[in-house]
Amino acid sequence: MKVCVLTLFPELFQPFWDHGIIRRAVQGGKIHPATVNIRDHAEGRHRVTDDRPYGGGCGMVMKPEPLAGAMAEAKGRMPTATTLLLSPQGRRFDQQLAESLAQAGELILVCGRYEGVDERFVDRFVDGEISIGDFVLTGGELAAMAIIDAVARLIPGVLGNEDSAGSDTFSDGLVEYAHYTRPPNYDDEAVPDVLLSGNHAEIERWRRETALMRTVLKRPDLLERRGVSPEERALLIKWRRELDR
Ligand SMILES: NC(=O)c1ccc(NCc2cccc(O)c2)nc1
Repeated sequence: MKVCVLTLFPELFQPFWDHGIIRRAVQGGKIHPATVNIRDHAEGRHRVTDDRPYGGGCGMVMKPEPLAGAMAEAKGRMPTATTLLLSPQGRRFDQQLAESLAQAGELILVCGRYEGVDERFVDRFVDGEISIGDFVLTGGELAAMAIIDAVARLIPGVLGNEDSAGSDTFSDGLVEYAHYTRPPNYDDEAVPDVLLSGNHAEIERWRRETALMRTVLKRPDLLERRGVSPEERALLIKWRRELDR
């Protein structure tokens, strides 16, 4: 996947490309990252990229021309790319959207600063707006990194053992089962016996059941959307009876 980020702070992305799974994905040619510095496309001696809002009000707005110039450079490299603006008004990012973005061959992500970007740029160049949550950041860069990270790990070959993306939290719509590793006894707390039993059918059942229970306890909203199978419903009723006893 080719990903090009339009930003006023390209240097923010170097550490991101240089660490962990992302670094391995870049080295392995699974991700081809690029940044375009919006300021390089600003005219004049001071290379101004923002200005006061028409109609008054506080804060500054990013000017359309430098953004358009940066976009032209990005599109020059990636003519068929999907262009996404990171903004609080955007479509809420989730694992499902990460899955669909992972299918896109080329992505251009636009990181706004200040109060936002001139609407004429959005109308002319932006295919979609994405938000990583209902909060405002000083810039779209951290949102862009979060999205690139979530998408990159879904690209085949990036995670290595393929199935770990499949058994993610939110896969099959439940949160993840509890994880344990050595030592077998920590601070007088043992590991559930079933996990040491080597009985893989029992272990799978225990994992499915604890994922369901943890979803009920931590994220019941996920169940509303997903629904439950007859077997899961029977389990939930059994647990409720045990709780009510
Ligand atoms: N929730 C988010 O994903 C998110 C994204 C960006 C951001 N700040 C930059 C910005 C602010 C306003 C408009 C705009 O186009 C860009 N803040 C939060």
